[in-house]
Amino acid sequence: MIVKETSLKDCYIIKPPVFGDDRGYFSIRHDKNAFAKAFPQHPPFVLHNESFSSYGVLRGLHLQKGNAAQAKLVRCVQGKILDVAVDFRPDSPTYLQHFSIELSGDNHLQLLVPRGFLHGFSVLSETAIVNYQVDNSYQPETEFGIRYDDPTLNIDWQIPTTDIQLSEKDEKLGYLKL
Ligand SMILES: Cc1cn([C@H]2C[C@H](O)[C@@H](COP(=O)(O)OP(=O)(O)O[C@H]3O[C@@H](C)C(=O)[C@@H](O)[C@H]3O)O2)c(=O)[nH]c1=O
Repeated sequence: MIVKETSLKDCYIIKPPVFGDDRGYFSIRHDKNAFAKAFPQHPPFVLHNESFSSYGVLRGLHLQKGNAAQAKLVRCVQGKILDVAVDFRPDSPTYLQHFSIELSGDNHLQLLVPRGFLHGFSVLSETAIVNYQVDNSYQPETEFGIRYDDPTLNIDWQIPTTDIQLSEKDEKLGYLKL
């Protein structure tokens, strides 16, 4: 497992071992021991979530507040997404900065999004299956979000605005109040 820093504090790209041969590939998606060695302070993952979406779907930007905060280890099993993490920790040197990366079934990359970050993704391929482990339980009453097109964050989601499909919930999210 290879760990690479991103432009955001505590947010990392992870490349798991992938062994390709004539049949296809074999990959170690999550190695508890290797992960604990790289991130000794990290709480264990307690939920393993998956979503399926079509081209143009944009989910985000989401977080759970306070003690319910979740770190997320995100990968795209099939298709291609633009995965986006926003540092939403006021005491961080990278507060309100974002990092985006293409995750796909082909590149096998994972993004470790820390607690206290907003997270979202847009689907760039016809369909995409996104799989993510989180280190805290689902607590819907603590959910918080910011609209994907917030002018302060100014994120390029790499799909035309006319193609973007939001959930009713995400449509109603507000902009940053600084
Ligand atoms: C996130 C979540 C949703 N649900 C349910 C609630 C609802 O009926 C249905 C769909 O929920 P949502 O519309 O919130 O799903 P979605 O918009 O896909 O929300 C997800 O977006 C990405 C970007 C994230 O980072 C995730 O943490 C999560 O916030 O699934 C759970 O049961 N457990 C969960 O952990």
